[in-house]
Amino acid sequence: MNFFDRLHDRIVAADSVVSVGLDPDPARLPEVVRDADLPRWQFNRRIIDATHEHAACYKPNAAFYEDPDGWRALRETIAYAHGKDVPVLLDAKRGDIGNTARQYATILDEDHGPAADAITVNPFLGRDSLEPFLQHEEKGVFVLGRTSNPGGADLQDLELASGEKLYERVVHLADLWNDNGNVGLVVGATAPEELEEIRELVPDIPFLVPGVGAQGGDAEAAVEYGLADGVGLVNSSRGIIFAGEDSEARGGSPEQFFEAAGQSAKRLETRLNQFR
Ligand SMILES: O=c1ccn([C@@H]2O[C@H](COP(=O)(O)O)[C@@H](O)[C@H]2O)c(=O)[nH]1
Repeated sequence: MNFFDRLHDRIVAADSVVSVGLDPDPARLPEVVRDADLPRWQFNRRIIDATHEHAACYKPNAAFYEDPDGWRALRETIAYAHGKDVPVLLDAKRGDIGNTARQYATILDEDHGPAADAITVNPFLGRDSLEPFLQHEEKGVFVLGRTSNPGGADLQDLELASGEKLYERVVHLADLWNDNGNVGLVVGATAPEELEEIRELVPDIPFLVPGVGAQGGDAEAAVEYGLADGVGLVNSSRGIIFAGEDSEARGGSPEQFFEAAGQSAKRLETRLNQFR
């Protein structure tokens, strides 16, 4: 089954377009998991327990797992999320020359354990660098379009000789690369005007919209323009998973830490659903 069909089913089942970002910064993990075997996995397990009813998807960022224990934690996390019927989008922003890209894309294969259902990729090296990902027909491939960071404009807003902006060209190419119907776009909620414009350019491609929550992006625009036929994802990472930090600082219990994550996910779900 195609990733976007599966995502559609999950969005309907959970009545949510919330992507919960699993970015377990070791410096911010609560005391209760710090001395555990695989702290990041123990943290994610509790976050998933607290948030899965509100999650259309989990989005671990590979940056938080790129060491031997991290990869184990990631595999455990993917399996656990799947056990709750929630798909997993690995935010890895991959993109390299052909033979290297083919190796990177093996992360989507199930040969060595549970694998993510979708991945983010960087289009800077062009089509051949993304081909090995696109060929995984059943997996979602989210191409960076217009990112949410302040420096996103440095290159992405550059005007080409054709008069197009670079991000517009990327969006056009992503549409061309969508032979298997498995391409999505990453468009930040901090760039609401670009979100609206990109939606006009590609009415049928679902977006992953990061940047609400800690980055202060526009939640209404994220929903209004992020969804294609009701399918798309609005991500918050730190705003959900570390929502319990204040309670921990005030001496709250571990249960309260994770309850706060559940409440934060629910609040975001409710807010986004107002605009769906
Ligand atoms: O344009 C982009 C692309 C990816 N991200 C990633 O999303 C999360 C956002 O985390 P918050 O804590 O909700 O700010 C993180 O993994 C980023 O690397 C993005 O923010 N913007």
